[in-house]
Amino acid sequence: MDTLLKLDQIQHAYGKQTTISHLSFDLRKGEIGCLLGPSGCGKTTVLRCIAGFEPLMEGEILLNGMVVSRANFSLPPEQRHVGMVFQDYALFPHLTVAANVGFGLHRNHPTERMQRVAKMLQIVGLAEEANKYPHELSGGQQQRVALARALAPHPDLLLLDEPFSNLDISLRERLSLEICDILKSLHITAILVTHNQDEAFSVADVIGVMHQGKIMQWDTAYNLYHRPANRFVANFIGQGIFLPGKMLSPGKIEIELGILTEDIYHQYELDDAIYLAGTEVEVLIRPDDIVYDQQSTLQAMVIHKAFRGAEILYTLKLTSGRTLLSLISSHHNHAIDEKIGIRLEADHLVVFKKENYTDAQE
Ligand SMILES: Nc1ncnc2c1ncn2[C@@H]1O[C@H](COP(=O)(O)OP(=O)(O)OP(=O)(O)O)[C@@H](O)[C@H]1O
Repeated sequence: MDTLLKLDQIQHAYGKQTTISHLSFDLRKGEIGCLLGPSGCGKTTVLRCIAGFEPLMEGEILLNGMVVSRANFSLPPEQRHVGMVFQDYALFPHLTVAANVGFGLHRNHPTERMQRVAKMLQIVGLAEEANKYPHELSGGQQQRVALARALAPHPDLLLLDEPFSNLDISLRERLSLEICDILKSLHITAILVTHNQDEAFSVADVIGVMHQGKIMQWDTAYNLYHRPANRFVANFIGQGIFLPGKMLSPGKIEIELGILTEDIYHQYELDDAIYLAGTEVEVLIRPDDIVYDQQSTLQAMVIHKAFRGAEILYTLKLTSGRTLLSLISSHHNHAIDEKIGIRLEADHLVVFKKENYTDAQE
């Protein structure tokens, strides 16, 4: 697949405050990328740079191999063939649904424009609502009109900034999948900005986890969860806790739950020192790594439980006083203060060197 969008070491600042620093990623044609990160990390600013609303201090943005932004140069937004969908829909209240969708098609012949509008409304399932006004539609319908309007001029790239955040949870899940299907069926290349992991996981082919204006890891959801590149990603994605451990010998780590051998853990901060016996490390334990085992001699006390339907998320206290999370089938309904047998069942644990606490605790 060809690269459609390339961000190469971009730098951006609002006044003296650096907002984006040395940020790079590539997106291929037809891919849906996602920028995921805590509030204020710079996600919207990256979208605005791509759209051409913000100048770069350094680095380059290329669309279809052509530089559209670099220091002292910015191709105007309307010449970039980039569509945008915002959180607040931004529909024109005095125009009908059809007129909203046709708004960006003023250069087209009227017949062609009508056909295109009808096609877009049919794709987003709103053919029947063409003559209504935005206030006569639900939030989900308005967002689909906004999508149809952004797609109508055939953009090369679609940017979606928190498009579902004004919708209630069930609608947001349904609409995000629906919109993902529409984008995939039209082979649209898109970038979605969100701070909602579930949304990123269900929609994106590739996700960039952002922190303080940088991309911490640009990867698939699977790798972000199972192979986080650093502690920030490990903390930010999914749930889990770090248990302290010690290298016994190369390939062997002792933690409170037993001895881990090299076949079940990965160590990412590739540094030879981590192999030395006695090195203190921390091992990321996810809730699905800890299973209930009545026969196990390893015991932990239930100190909190959160019912999740098919499963219960237990917070367990180990003998040392450290806590663990465990996702256990809700058929096993243990009581608070009950001691239960547990076992570590994992095939790819992540290990970090102890002192590497850099910006992990957000
Ligand atoms: N117009 C502006 N002028 C000055 N600073 C700004 C401006 N817009 C954003 N910022 C600052 O730039 C940083 C990045 O903001 P940005 O909106 O890109 O973050 P975000 O990750 O999209 O946040 P959120 O998820 O809350 O929307 C923040 O510290 C923000 O306060």
